Amino acid sequence: MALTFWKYEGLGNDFVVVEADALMSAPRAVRLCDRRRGVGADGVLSILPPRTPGAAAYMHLYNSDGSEAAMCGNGIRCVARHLAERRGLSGELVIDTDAGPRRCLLHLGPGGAVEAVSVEMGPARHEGEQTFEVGEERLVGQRISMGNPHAVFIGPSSLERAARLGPFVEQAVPGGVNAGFASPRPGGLDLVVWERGAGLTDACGTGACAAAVAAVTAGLLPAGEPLEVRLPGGALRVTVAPDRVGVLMRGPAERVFQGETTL
Ligand SMILES: N[C@@H](CCC[C@H](N)C(=O)O)C(=O)O
Repeated sequence: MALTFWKYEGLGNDFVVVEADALMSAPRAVRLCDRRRGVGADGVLSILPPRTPGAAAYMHLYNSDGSEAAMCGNGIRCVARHLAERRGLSGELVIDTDAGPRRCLLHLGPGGAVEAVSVEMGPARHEGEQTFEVGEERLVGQRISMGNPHAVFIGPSSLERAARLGPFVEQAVPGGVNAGFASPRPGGLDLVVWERGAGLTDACGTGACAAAVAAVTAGLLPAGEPLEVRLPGGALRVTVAPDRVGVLMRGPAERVFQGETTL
């Protein structure tokens, strides 16, 4: 049966978005994400009926390999914008996720279009240090959960390093982990993320929040003020609360096209 979908991206982290009453199968999500034979995306976001009173919807994410994740920072901004434009919502809305409900604030531009979305991304959960042996290299990461698992490595951040080390880190943890390579600098940090279930992406919203929490916790960046997290696909603004548990993320979300497929 034909499936209506929308293609969205947040800083180049791209998604097939569908509205449904029931979740599609993981193999179908893999077919949709295929960049040669499908629509092409880092993941599939399904917008389903809400699970808590007052929420606008429940968001589910399949990574491009068909694995599931409880939370997605770039994805939730795309879902918030989609809901706002399709349902004529403005101001604030709550979206249920497998990590719990998340409050989103829509920022409108002069013409009334959604220019950016802020999301209350917390609570961040500090899960301690973990050491990874990759060949001759010994990497010490900060394990932080943003509803989904992250290992943040403070040090050099480059696409080459993330592509070389990321797959080993991802597979060293049962259930997989997202591996963020972060270099703090005045006012923020540079970050490349190797994503669990999707590989190198242009941006990772939960990864940006985890990296900011790790850098603030290490005393390398201040809490309570917006930090600019620069990713290959662009910048997110992340504020870590002084308790290092509350995290606010702000960034764009764009609709690219809409279509129908029988995949
Ligand atoms: N790109 C996302 C995170 C998607 C889920 C992740 N790959 C996982 O498996 O945890 C983001 O913007 O947060």
